Amino acid sequence: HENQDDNQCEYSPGESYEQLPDIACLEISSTMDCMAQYPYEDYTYGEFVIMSDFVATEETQLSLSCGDRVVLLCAVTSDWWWVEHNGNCGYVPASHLHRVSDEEDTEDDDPWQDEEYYGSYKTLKLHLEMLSDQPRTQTYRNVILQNSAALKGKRILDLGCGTGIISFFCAQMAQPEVVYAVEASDIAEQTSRLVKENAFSGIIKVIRQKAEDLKLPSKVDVLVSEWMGTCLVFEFMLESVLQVRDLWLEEGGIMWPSTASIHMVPCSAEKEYATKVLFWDSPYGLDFRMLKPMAVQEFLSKPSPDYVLNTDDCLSEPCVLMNLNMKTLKIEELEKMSGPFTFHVKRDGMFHGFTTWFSVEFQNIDNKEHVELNTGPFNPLTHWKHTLFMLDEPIQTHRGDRIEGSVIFHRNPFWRRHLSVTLNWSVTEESATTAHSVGCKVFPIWR
Ligand SMILES: NC(=[NH2+])NCCC[C@H]1O[C@@H](n2cnc3c(N)ncnc32)[C@H](O)[C@@H]1O
Repeated sequence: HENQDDNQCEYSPGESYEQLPDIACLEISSTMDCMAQYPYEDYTYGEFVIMSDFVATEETQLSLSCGDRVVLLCAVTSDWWWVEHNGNCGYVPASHLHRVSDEEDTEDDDPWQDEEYYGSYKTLKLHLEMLSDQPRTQTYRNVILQNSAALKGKRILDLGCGTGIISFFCAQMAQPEVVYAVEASDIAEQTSRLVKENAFSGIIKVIRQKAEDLKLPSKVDVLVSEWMGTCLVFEFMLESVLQVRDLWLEEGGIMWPSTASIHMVPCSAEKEYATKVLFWDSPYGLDFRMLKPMAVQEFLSKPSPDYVLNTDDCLSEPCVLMNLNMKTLKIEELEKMSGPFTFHVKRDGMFHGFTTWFSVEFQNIDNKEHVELNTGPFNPLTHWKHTLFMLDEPIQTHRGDRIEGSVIFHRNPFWRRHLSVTLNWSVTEESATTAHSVGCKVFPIWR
């Protein structure tokens, strides 16, 4: 593997590659010899899953795709392991492998992390946060109120009802035939008690079940849900909503929310950058600048989901990156969603990054004025706050500059509630024809 430096392979583990033995002739049956020969004692051998694509750069390596399952034959070194996949053997980087634990379906290899996910909703913490969010909860209340006449005699499905607040609004302010309040977490036990306590047993049917497994006596006329997460789609509860739409919503039925949009704006974030990165210039008069790259890696690799953007920090008007129509959106479209952007800088300022937020609209059944919930900086703050994506290096920008590029949401092919956000940007001065800054950065949310 000569001139290693020139064609630096995709993956450069701690130990260089050429020392690795070529055990391509190794038959799977002689794994025991291998274990005897290279006893990497820390590892029990077994099934592993590939966490991110690996492209082989050597004939004794094995190209694999995220989600592929392999058998570990020999942990030759701490960096390179000899594995078998569909009858082929080869080296893959150990860091790409995640052990599949033997006890069935434990949370650390469940792509949906159901145990952790539904576990987080069985206590009141998150439900208190959501119910305390006035703009969020009042919006759903207004939607029910404004459509109360049209809801008379209707069958409503509240997907992921939590404490049942939306179902209570329906029973309290309208006369639906039935409201199916579906909730998979343990909180459903309390929801059933609340329904009895508030004398709505005749209308609200609490069903403690994952919506995907739902069996209803008939289709429904309205599918209402509060499924939105960080960057709108994180948690991907939206997949459940679309599955239930396709299975249980009447043709011409109502989806609430009806549409969803993702918004973005370039912004300054002086304080954020100063406290996390510039801090290391001279804490207590000492020169800690060598730690700045570590700080950028540690604090700026992921977005900040609880950022509150001050409108004064906007460098331009915001734009809408993506519009999703809940009646037509297909589940497979969630794998990769992208939107271009062009911002015209309206004042001189430091460009530290981008802030995103979402809005959802609720169509009026009688085609009157729709209702909107906008979680952006020009609207009342919600528990979602805003999401800040910081560049490694801020860029000085001036009035008249153009910031162009695109955002790509890639759903994680293995951890199905997670995604990565790829930001491509260029900054071009008003009079120039070529950009003076160009960049690209990938942010995991959260794996
Ligand atoms: N806006 C959000 N990010 N989360 C708020 C709604 C989430 C609520 O829906 C429940 N939930 C989520 N997915 C499902 C599902 N597929 N089936 C049933 N309940 C669900 C979950 O247990 C929680 O109580």
